[in-house]
Amino acid sequence: ERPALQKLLELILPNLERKDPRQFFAWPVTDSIAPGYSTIIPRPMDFSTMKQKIEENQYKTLREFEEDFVLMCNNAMTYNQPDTIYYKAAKRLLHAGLRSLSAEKVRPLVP
Ligand SMILES: NC(=O)c1ccc2nc(N)sc2c1
Repeated sequence: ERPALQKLLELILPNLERKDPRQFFAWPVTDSIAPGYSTIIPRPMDFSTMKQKIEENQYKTLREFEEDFVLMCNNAMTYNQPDTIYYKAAKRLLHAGLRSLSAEKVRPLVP
């Protein structure tokens, strides 16, 4: 059965993914593309994992979903140096994503 929150998150997720056109956040970061990643980042997160959590109904509140989004962006700003395209993309994504999540059209849809 598809609870209301799950349906809402399925609508919100693509809007956030569109803010990552270079798909730096689409899939889990591997140690082969990012040396030492798994030792530096204790809690990895990416959009594909968020989608799986939606489908498995693992999010009980919008806040939990938002926390994974923030975690994903902060991980990139932890691992990558500030002068990298990954850090800059994460910072931009974080701000644009939080702005759309707090927009009036989304907030009232969740109790
Ligand atoms: N999300 C990230 O932190 C991320 C994504 C892609 C990528 N590719 C590299 N060569 S380092 C790197 C880091």
